[in-house]
Amino acid sequence: MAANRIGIIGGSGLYHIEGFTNQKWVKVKTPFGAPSDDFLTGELNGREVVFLPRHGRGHRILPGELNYRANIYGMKKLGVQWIISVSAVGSLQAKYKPCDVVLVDQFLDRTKNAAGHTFFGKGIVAHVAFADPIAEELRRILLKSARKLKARVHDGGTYVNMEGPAFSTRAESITNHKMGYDVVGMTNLGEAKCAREAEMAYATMAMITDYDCWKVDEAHVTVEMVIENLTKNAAMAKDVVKDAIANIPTEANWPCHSALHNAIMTDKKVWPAKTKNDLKLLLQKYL
Ligand SMILES: CSC[C@H]1O[C@H](OP(=O)(O)O)[C@H](O)[C@@H]1O
Ligand SMILES: Nc1ncnc2[nH]cnc12
Repeated sequence: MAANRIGIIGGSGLYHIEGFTNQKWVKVKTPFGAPSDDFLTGELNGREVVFLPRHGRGHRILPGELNYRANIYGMKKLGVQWIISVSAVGSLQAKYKPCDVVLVDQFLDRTKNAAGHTFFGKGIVAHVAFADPIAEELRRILLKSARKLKARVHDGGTYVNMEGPAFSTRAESITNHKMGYDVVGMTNLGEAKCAREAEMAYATMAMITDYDCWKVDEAHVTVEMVIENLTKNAAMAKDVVKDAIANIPTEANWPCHSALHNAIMTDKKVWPAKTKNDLKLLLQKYL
């Protein structure tokens, strides 16, 4: 099986990427249940890539129902070492306009159920460093491509990860705006946490689709608005991803690729056999 592949996770409005050669939809079984969909493997711009529609083809899965562990485990099983997430987000500041891209570098957790945001538990404890949740090396590669392709791109920002599925109340949105946060979405934090534990580089292309509801002179967010703006901007997002792919190294040797080094607390002697087996793919370097 191919190693050192690049993963692309497409969010709302981005359910496929054109131009893959040698396309094949692959079903992956995981110890953590079913991923959102089959994975589309192929080649793009000279690299082996794997695409997953985050909410499944036909958009069938709520943010709170997403099985981040299975999605990330599936990518890992297919040899992915770098993940680019393309996600629809609301703007929390006037400087981010619909169809802008924010290459975020921080997350703020406003979820209520983070149980699925880790592979660990059931007898094996680990605490990965997450001070810098985005792989800066990957973020810089995306920034360079976005600038080259003349996207309206912003360098850095904080993504507030709310639970959903309802959009924010105006009080929540105004609070997020006044706190100085940058964008709001419902999906990327759990994915980024699982990717870090699985020692994969992860970066988010946050695609602005609306002004949420803090801005009094703009209409509040609707699904129609999100899809309309994401659709307008999808070709640009795909072009940036394609360009960036060629600049990702072929060797996986960034700090996030050894995130579990010094993170596992539990004495190997007491690792339960079933948990060890379920985590074998992640722990193989440390056995
Ligand atoms: C369809 S609007 C809300 C929906 O869009 C975003 O999804 P994704 O991050 O997968 O692009 C947001 O997080 C919500 O899940
Ligand atoms: N305003 C918003 N809030 C949460 N998720 C979103 N995805 C796109 N726009 C959003």
